[in-house]
Amino acid sequence: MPFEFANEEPLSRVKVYVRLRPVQKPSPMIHVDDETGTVIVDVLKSSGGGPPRSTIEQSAFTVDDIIRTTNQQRAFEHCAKEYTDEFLNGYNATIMAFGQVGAGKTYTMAGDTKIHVHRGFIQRAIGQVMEEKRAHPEAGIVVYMSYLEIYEERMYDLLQQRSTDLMIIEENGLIDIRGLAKIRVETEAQAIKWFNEGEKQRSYGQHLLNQQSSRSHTFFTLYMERRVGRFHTEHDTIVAKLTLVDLAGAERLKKTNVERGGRMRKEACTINKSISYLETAIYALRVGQNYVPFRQGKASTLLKESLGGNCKTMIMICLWLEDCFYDETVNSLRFAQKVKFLKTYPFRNKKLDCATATKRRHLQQIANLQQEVALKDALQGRPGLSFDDLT
Ligand SMILES: Nc1ncnc2c1ncn2[C@@H]1O[C@H](COP(=O)(O)OP(=O)(O)OP(=O)(O)O)[C@@H](O)[C@H]1O
Repeated sequence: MPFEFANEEPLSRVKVYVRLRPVQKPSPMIHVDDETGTVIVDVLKSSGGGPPRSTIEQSAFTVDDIIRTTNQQRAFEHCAKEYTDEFLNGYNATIMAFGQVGAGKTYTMAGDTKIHVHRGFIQRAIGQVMEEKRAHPEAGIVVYMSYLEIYEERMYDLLQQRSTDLMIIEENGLIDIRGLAKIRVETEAQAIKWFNEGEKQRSYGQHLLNQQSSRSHTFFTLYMERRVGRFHTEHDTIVAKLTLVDLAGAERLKKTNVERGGRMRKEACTINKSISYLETAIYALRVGQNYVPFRQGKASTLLKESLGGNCKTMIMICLWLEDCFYDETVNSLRFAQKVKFLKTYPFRNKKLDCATATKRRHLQQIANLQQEVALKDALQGRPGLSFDDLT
């Protein structure tokens, strides 16, 4: 569906929250300051020369806020509701969970599908959107949903019984998935039923750190179209999508103790590789490289818009502060530190007439070609060409 990008919108910063899984024995080397939203980590440094000695230095990681509550409604209202509001207002939004295995990503996004009070951000976002649809019949809100899994770098449609050939396509600069079912939903109950069916199809495994460990990345997306303004012409229609992402956790093979040569070890290696592709892309964005290697992995390709394009994005970093996970905690905090400086360019998406849509498409094609030239220059070690602004 062609739509317009209004260009007076300001930049938006990716917001980063930390959520702490309740722990028995928190690490004495990690200190949490709720007031300032800072996690301080003691780092042992050996000093050179003379008899071996170690000193303790501290690294501080500040995020937008730290969430300790196990109460899902409070966590949703504090961190995710505003992104669902933005979506209903015509902005693309992404809510994403990141962290080591067992840290609470799936608990945050999907929660416990059998216990109503423990339902996650996905079901709560569905509830909020469907309530808006019910409360504003004059807006003619139309909602679709899709549920995608990336397992071993292959994509599966969780809303269809049999797997189909899904393919990532880029059209008008926008990433989409050919073959992915988008199901129209009329009520909250209907949407939750579809979601629960999709959950049953997900790939889970059991290892030392998690009885029910997700072995894949999942992307749950709501699509909305609604009329705004007094006169309901096509120009008054806004469209947006809200994506809730549950990334599989990077894992240390020694700690999960998965069998050498077994299926779970292979899954873990693929997950670790895809997380490292994502980190590489984030690094390139952060330092402003001309070419950002999103396309190395499926998850990073699909997150292109969320991390640097037309989207308002929030990332929940889930931490498990047990002493034995010190290294994993520091890695997750380093990730938080990188993403919190990312900028996105969100626009309120309006449906367009045909001529404007064609002009936009051509401009986008030029921008894509310029990117390809930049990539070729980078690969051949030539200084980059510069281009005038597109008009
Ligand atoms: N904030 C929390 N409050 C209460 N329980 C939690 C919280 N976070 C995690 N848990 C519990 O910890 C366990 C592991 O959580 P979860 O499966 O969500 O981890 P994960 O990060 O998705 O792990 P994986 O990457 O292995 O899938 C679950 O039993 C979950 O209920």
